[in-house]
Amino acid sequence: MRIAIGSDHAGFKLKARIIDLLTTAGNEVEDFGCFSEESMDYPDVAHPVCESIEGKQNEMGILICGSGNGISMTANKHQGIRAALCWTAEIAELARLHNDANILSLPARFITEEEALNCVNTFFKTEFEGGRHQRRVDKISC
Ligand SMILES: O=C(CO)[C@H](O)[C@H](O)[C@H](O)COP(=O)(O)O
Repeated sequence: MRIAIGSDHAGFKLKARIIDLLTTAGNEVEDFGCFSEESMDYPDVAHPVCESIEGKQNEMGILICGSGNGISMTANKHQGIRAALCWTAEIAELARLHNDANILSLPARFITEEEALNCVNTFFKTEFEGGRHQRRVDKISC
């Protein structure tokens, strides 16, 4: 799978760990930054990640900031994006099954590395269920 990834300074270290996991598993990962722990603004990476998914250069994405909220709020401004803030594998599974999320958002300062990696593994192996959930997803856009 082609996966876009981005974080702010709070998620920089976790992003590196996730890139390792995903590339080892055979995915193509495009890293949109940030590239150090120097303080930066999460919208500056969130928008390019979302644009690459809307433009079909990448299929899905991961965004990481301290709480996961700023980066999710930014991503969900994009019409073609459904970003889900997840902190357990079960929530990540539901984000795919019920919401057809195409971006996994992670709260780097409030999740262990182990749980974050569980979220990533679960998110990318779970398919959207469709059915009644498709009807609801279709009603999200305004
Ligand atoms: O935007 C956020 C909150 O929704 C993220 O958690 C940021 O990572 C956080 O605000 C960064 O805070 P800092 O004090 O500038 O490191």
